[in-house]
Amino acid sequence: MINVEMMASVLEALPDPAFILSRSGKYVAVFGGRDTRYYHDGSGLVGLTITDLVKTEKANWFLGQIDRALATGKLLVEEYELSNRDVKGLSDEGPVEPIWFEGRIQALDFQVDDEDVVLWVASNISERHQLEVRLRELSDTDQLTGLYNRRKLERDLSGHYQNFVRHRVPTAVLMFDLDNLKQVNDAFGHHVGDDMIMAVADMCRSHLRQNDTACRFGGDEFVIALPNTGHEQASQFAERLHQSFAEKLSRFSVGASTATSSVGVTIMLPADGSYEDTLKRADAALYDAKRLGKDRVVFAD
Ligand SMILES: Nc1nc2c(ncn2[C@@H]2O[C@H](COP(=O)(O)OP(=O)(O)OP(=O)(O)O)[C@@H](O)[C@H]2O)c(=O)[nH]1
Repeated sequence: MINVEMMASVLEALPDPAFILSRSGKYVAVFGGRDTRYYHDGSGLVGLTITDLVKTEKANWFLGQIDRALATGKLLVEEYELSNRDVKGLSDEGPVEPIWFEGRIQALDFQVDDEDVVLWVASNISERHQLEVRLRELSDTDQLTGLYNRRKLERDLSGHYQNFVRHRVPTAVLMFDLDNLKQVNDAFGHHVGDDMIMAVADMCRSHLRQNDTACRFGGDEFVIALPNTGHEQASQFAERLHQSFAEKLSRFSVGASTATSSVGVTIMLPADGSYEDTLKRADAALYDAKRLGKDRVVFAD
């Protein structure tokens, strides 16, 4: 039979730390946390309260979770990060990487010092979290250029469309396609065509603001979403980009087949039923730019 002493030693041996926390955020008891790869010794926390240790905003989040677990009586699972910025008394210098935890929080059916209490088991999931972030980045990124891919663009455009409908935030969309890439490939080889595509990606990056999204839409076709951008600004941006492509890509030209770009531009309009309507209009403008002889910007509205 397992007796009380044995039970206490089992609790102490737990690899993940288990806290008993009161409704007011007091550390009533701390067990385990013996896996020193991931955890500091938490025994010194007993008797302190969360608000003594953690800055107000984060402390309020912890108290909110305790309240929620007590109200529902169900197991609550929450992921959260803690960095030295969140802990009182530490300087903002030092490692900036936060530690990510999965907290599993369960109301207990007894009180301590007339207060309701929960069991809070914290597991260090930093490695898993980093892997998830990296996977998300990879699934949103075009391999050759490092620009975003179509999936991420569509997500962003969907958000911009909501902002346009609800708050009338103007958004512009540029779709462009390289001129004569086939001749570049045929004359110099596919790897030079790749260099041209990568040069375009670098130029996009250098022209964009933080919230703009540039994506490789297909082979030599790209789309840029410009939130908070109206007709006039979008036209100027497109002309500037087109000009800078012409200057920087001229070294790829094959005789009369110039290494230039054709650009279609539009903005979200009240008649658009979704961002797809905006995208279709940009595509039609791009088609017109090609039809009219390439190497130009066409605005559709
Ligand atoms: N090097 C390279 N070429 C690509 C890549 N993706 C697509 N292409 C080529 O780009 C060309 C795209 O077709 P088009 O747009 O009709 O070719 P284009 O010569 O640019 O024709 P215009 O757009 O009419 O000027 C095809 O020849 C594809 O093989 C890529 O990743 N690398």
